[in-house]
Amino acid sequence: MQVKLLLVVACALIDPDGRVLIAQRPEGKAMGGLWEFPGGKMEPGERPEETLIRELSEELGIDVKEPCLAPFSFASHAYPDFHLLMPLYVCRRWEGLPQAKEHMALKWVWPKDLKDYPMPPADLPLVPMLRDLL
Ligand SMILES: Nc1nc2c([nH]c(=O)n2[C@H]2C[C@H](O)[C@@H](COP(=O)(O)OP(=O)(O)OP(=O)(O)O)O2)c(=O)[nH]1
Repeated sequence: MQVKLLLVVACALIDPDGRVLIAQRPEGKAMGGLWEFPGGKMEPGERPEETLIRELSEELGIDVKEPCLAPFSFASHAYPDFHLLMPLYVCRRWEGLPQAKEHMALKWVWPKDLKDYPMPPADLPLVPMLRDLL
């Protein structure tokens, strides 16, 4: 059977104090209640940066300019029904106040405290990388 590759683009927004924004997935969805980095699936014809700018606007209501998106790392994880490939960008500059438009909640978290928030398994290797960055 051929494995389905899912391309999702995500972003660690970082505030001036060095905290990271995480967002809680809605109950009822796959991995509901877990905390994730805002972002979403690439749509046909999109570049990853375009996906992210669109998703950050839809999910958080913020406006991000492409030069403010810095490639940071990626997740590669085998879920039972697809393989997730997820580039993670960092962004320290945006316009607007992030609001939970599609998530249950948002939280600004110190990198050392990210371990206290249950995240999808794909995200777990990214946590120590962010801790080292910040
Ligand atoms: N945005 C985001 N998605 C993640 C992370 N970690 C992780 O495993 N994922 C997975 C969850 C989903 O399977 C997929 C993201 O899809 P999505 O958020 O656009 O879509 P969804 O599951 O809400 O479903 P849909 O209703 O949009 O189809 O990637 C993460 O940190 N951020």
